[in-house]
Amino acid sequence: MKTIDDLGDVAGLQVLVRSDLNVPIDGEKIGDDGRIRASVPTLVKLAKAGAKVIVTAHLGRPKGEPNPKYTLAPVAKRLGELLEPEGITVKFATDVTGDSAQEAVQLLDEGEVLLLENIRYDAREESKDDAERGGFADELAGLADVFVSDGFGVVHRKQASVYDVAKRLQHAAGGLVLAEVEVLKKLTEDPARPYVVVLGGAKVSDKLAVIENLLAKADKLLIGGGMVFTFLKAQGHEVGKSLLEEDQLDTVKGYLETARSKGIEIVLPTDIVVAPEFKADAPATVVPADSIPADQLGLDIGPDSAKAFAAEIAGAKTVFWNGPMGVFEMAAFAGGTKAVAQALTEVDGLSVVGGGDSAAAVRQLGFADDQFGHISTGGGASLEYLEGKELPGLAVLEED
Ligand SMILES: Nc1ncnc2c1ncn2[C@@H]1O[C@H](COP(=O)(O)OP(=O)(O)OP(=O)(O)O)[C@@H](O)[C@H]1O
Ligand SMILES: O=C(O)[C@H](O)COP(=O)(O)O
Repeated sequence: MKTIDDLGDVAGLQVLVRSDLNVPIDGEKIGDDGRIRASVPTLVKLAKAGAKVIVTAHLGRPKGEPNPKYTLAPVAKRLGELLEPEGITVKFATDVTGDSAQEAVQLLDEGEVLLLENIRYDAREESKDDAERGGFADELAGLADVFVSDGFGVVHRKQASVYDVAKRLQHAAGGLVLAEVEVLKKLTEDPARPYVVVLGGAKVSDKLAVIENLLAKADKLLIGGGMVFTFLKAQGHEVGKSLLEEDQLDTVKGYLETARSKGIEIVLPTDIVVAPEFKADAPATVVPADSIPADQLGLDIGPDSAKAFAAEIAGAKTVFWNGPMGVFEMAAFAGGTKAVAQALTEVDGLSVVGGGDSAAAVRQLGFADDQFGHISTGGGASLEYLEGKELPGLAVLEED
């Protein structure tokens, strides 16, 4: 993969950078700015080299149309605060490739940074149709001279601003992408064993799909978070009002079968913290995992499970963790995530946390980044990398 240095002198060039600035946000309030901070070094490097830096990124899943709930405006503000000490000005365009963006690009000075509005406001970004995505990538490429891919968290997505634009412009991998790949390589090339993978979170269907391949790589898979309930249901238990992917039940039964036949252990929680509502002050109780009442939903793994997971992690030499064990944003449902995070800090070997929300969780719960071997900005991206899959956003960078 070419690096920014391979691009030569970028002074005066319009450099389009794909960053992953998809941070947890509530109204205008950014929860954890880890992904913004992780994007800063590449932007500083380019701006200091005299480039006109145009940043494109997404926030959430606005489904192809403008929606103020998903505006990147608060992110632009935060980025401005982070770049100000470097003497770098951050501007914001209120559309993606339209009049506002084009005008702002024209007005951009060397050493300045322009953030474009949420790339997913345009449905062509995520289109499955190559021509449609290509048309959008043409517009994006029209804004710039060269492309730098630095949004590691999205390199698993075959999307216009990640994949197609790299086909149209001279391109390089940014420092964040290179650093992430270097660490994750250590997990794929001969990891020290036992190798334990802990999975949780809410993007259930995305993550269920990675399990089959992970079963071929890891020695044990610990399952928490929203995924648990599809497993429990697949085992014949009722899960009340919990998050459930009905259409994945057969697939999950298949995973359980494969794990059994390969001698790989899938460890599920034995107790669950439930509440009648998805609310911070809802009365929480602990129930056995095989008897979740019909009027309750599971919002965290229970204390016995947290202890058992921590013990599994303590015995590992390599641990990768993606996805909170529960709704850690609410104190009553943060216990499982906290226990797993604590156990990771004590691993005698390599511990890696992956994912925007997982990273946010460990920081919110009071852990410091340097207590872990590595905190990856990629959730889905790091998981797919570990599966050994070809990631479109990385593969395309290897092309000329
Ligand atoms: N039992 C549960 N029910 C509902 N939501 C849950 C449950 N357990 C965890 N979550 C939610 O999962 C969310 C994080 O899931 P996600 O899969 O997005 O994690 P991630 O991979 O770290 O992040 P990203 O994919 O953004 O990098 C959190 O907001 C948390 O509240
Ligand atoms: O949060 C993430 O994992 C990345 O920003 C990618 O987001 P996506 O899962 O909505 O494509």
